[in-house]
Amino acid sequence: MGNVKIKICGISDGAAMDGAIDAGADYAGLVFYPPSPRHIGSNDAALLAERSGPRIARVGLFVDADDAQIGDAVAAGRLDALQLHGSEAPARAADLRARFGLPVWKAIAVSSASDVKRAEQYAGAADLVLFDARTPKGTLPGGMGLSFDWSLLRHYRGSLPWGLAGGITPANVAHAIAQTGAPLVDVSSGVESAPGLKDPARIKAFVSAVRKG
Ligand SMILES: O=C(O)c1ccccc1N[C@@H]1O[C@H](COP(=O)(O)O)[C@@H](O)[C@H]1O
Repeated sequence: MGNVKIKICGISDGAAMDGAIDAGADYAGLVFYPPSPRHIGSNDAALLAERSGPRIARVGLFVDADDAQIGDAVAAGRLDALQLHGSEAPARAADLRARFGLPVWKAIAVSSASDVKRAEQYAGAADLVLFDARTPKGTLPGGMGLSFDWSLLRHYRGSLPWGLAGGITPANVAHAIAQTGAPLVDVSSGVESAPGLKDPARIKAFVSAVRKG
C-alpha cells in the first residue's frame, strides 16, 4: 500500500501541521466550517500555509460555503484543492472548479449502495469523490469518527479518482484499504487525542500503518 495517498484533515495548529509533514502525509486538510472543533479562520490558514509551504498540499474543506468565504480561504491558505462536504450539486462543483481553477473533491455521504452510485453524477464536475459515512441529522456532516460498510466499495470502479473517509484509525486503516482498494485515505478524529487536538504520534502511526501494509 506504499502508493496510497494520505490526507490528515482538520489541521489547526503548527504542531499538527509539522506532524503531518514529518510523518509523510500527502495532504493537510484545513476546515473552514465554524461549527467544527477544527475550524480555522484566514489568519491561521495564512500562518499554516507559511509554515508548510510546498512540503504538503493543502485542501480547504467547506460545507455549502459561498464564493466569498471560499475566495478568502483560497487566498489566505494558498489552497491546492477544494473539498466540498455539504449538499453541493454537480453544477456548483463545476462552477467552483472553473471560478478558482483548483481541483474539487466532492464528499459523498454513504449509507447505502445507491449513495455510492450517486458519485457518478459528479463526473465532469469534480476531480475526485470522497466516500464518507453519512452522519446523523443535526450533527457535523463529517469529522464524527463514524464509518460505513466498507464492503459497499468492494471492487468499486467509478469514472473519477476516489478516496475513503469516515472512522478510519491507525488500527483499522490497513483493513480499510485491503477491503476497499482505496487509492486515498482521509482521517480526522482518528488521529486526535481530543476533538480538534491532533496527536502527532497517532498521525505517525496512521501513516506507517498505510505505508507498511
Ligand atoms: O473534520 C471535521 O471537523 C469536519 C467537519 C465537517 C465536515 C467534514 C469534516 N471532516 C471530514 O470528515 C472526514 C471523516 O472524519 P473522521 O475521520 O471520521 O473524523 C474527514 O476525513 C474529513 O474529510
